[in-house]
Amino acid sequence: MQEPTDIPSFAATQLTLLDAELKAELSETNALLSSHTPTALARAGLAILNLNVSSIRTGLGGKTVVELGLDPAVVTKGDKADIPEHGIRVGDIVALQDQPAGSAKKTEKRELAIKGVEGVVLRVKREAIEIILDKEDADVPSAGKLWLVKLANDVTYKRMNQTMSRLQKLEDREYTPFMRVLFGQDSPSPLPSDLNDPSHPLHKLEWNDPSLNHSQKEAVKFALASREIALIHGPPGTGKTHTLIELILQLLKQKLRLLVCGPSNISVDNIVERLAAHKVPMIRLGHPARLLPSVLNHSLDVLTKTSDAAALVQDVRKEMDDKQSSIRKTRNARERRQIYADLKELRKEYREREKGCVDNLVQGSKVVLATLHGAGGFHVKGQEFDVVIVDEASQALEAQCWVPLLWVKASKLVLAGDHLQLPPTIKSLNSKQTKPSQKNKKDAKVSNGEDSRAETPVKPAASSTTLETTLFDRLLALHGPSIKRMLTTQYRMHEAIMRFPSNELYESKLIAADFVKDRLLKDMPYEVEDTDDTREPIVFFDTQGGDFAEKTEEEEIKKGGKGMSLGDSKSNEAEAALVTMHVNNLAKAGVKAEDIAVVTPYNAQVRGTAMHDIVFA
Ligand SMILES: Nc1ncnc2c1ncn2[C@@H]1O[C@H](COP(=O)(O)OP(=O)(O)OP(=O)(O)O)[C@@H](O)[C@H]1O
Repeated sequence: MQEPTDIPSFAATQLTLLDAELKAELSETNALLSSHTPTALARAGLAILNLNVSSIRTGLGGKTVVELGLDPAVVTKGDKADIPEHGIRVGDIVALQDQPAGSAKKTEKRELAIKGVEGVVLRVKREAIEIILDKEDADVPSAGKLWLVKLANDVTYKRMNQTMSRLQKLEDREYTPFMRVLFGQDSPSPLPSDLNDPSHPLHKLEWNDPSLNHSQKEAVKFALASREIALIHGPPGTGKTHTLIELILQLLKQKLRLLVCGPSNISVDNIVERLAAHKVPMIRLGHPARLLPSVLNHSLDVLTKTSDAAALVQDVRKEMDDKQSSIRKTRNARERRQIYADLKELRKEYREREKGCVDNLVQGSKVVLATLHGAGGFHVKGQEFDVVIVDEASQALEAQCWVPLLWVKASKLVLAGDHLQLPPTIKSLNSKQTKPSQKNKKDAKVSNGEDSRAETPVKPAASSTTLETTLFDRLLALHGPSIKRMLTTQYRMHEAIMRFPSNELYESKLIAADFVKDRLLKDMPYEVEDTDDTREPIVFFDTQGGDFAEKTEEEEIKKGGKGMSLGDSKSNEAEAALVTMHVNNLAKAGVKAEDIAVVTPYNAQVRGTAMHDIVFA
């Protein structure tokens, strides 16, 4: 086991690593923006051209929301005004700016790429896109054609940075006993000595879900009995989230207050949906635009509108909307200035009323759910929680996990994850250990987005300080396996598919649940022929030695093809054809389209494969 960690130097190292990571991300985006024209960026899905402002209104927090649609001049009469295909998604940070004329010089176009009003994408529809502007008094370009370009997202870095800076500055006397355990300065409290006694109350729990398997029940009991930390190790499909739901219900029975987080919105929404089935009253923090429609009823935003105090907030909102539309009608500079001043006052008023309403709701809630990033927002800052629970914890940077841990008052942490799967994606090379597999590569480079996961990841040793060392890893290295319980029955894979990961990664501990262990395509509940392809749970195609040349997407674009990444995403035409043949064989045997998934780590390969024809009966 490892030596205790010195907290200020830990925070200082994190700050350096985060800084390098942000720089890597920014320089990647800036390089893209400065070396491509708006048209090339649009073709790559990173920009949208030929937009007009169709409306401006006031959104959550009194911020300005701009709706954009396609400029009527570029829509052929009779056609639908759908925005052409693009890769800009809700939550992306974008700049909105005047579109350079087609005749503008290339350099002029490039300069424009870094100016403009910045905002966050709120909603993406076929014929419109909505942006929330960052600056309250931003002057939206209102006439002429506009274009929108995706920028690097530094918001999450700012919050991690603030968190690590605060951690670095804390004085020794400010460390809570809980924090000392998280840094190995103290050991976790031992489990109650009578825990093995069959009469211990934990062995008489009333299970909400009696179908939980033995390892899941053990994990719940362990997490309930642990005083400071409990790690739930869930290999794929072993019911990690399923187990967390039971744990949350049990903790609520004990009248404890919980903060439940995950690294992504979808990881949090997944829990909200499952808790909702148990009718648990809860509050989901986070921007409604980023939440699944099914969880909106639990979102703070919706609850704020439906509660009693909501009417007061709505009054001010209406007044602000009226002011906003009057700005667009006046060309007089002095009048505009006055309207901006009025808006500023109204915004202040709006925020105060909204805060009152929100505080009541959040403080009264026994379960608050948010992304790790969202848990650092003002809604929960300083509030007390008995337990912080983090799902998908191995997908989060450690600095991200410290957002809830440092800004709320908590004394117990439950992490659920699988430290043996891929760590979070890192772009800065200097924050990684040299990957053995990269030493032999002539042109090793880190590609962007999803594709970087295609590179063979090598787990860094937990003792080393890299961004990829997660909190889960570090705690295990500090305190050893006694702080962890592993879920061992998986409900997803045929035994033959499971065997390799189980042997290689999970010490052969995985067990396939009865209803999946010998499940084959030929035994689907509908008619599927018994063929070579439907009889085997796992089939390998050896493509080595054949004519299976790879090409990059850039080469495709140069040849006039359509790409979506401007990067070095790779594709292999012959492999795509092989996959298509296999899928066609399955389809011929009667397997339905919704039961087939084609998975590849490269964006370009996804698109390449999708262009092939597959015939279903
Ligand atoms: N005790 C159980 N009995 C039957 N089915 C179960 C049990 N526990 C989990 N499952 C099923 O196993 C599947 C995986 O569960 P869940 O999504 O909770 O797992 P996970 O470990 O969080 O998954 P992931 O691998 O995506 O992280 C689900 O379909 C769930 O219904």
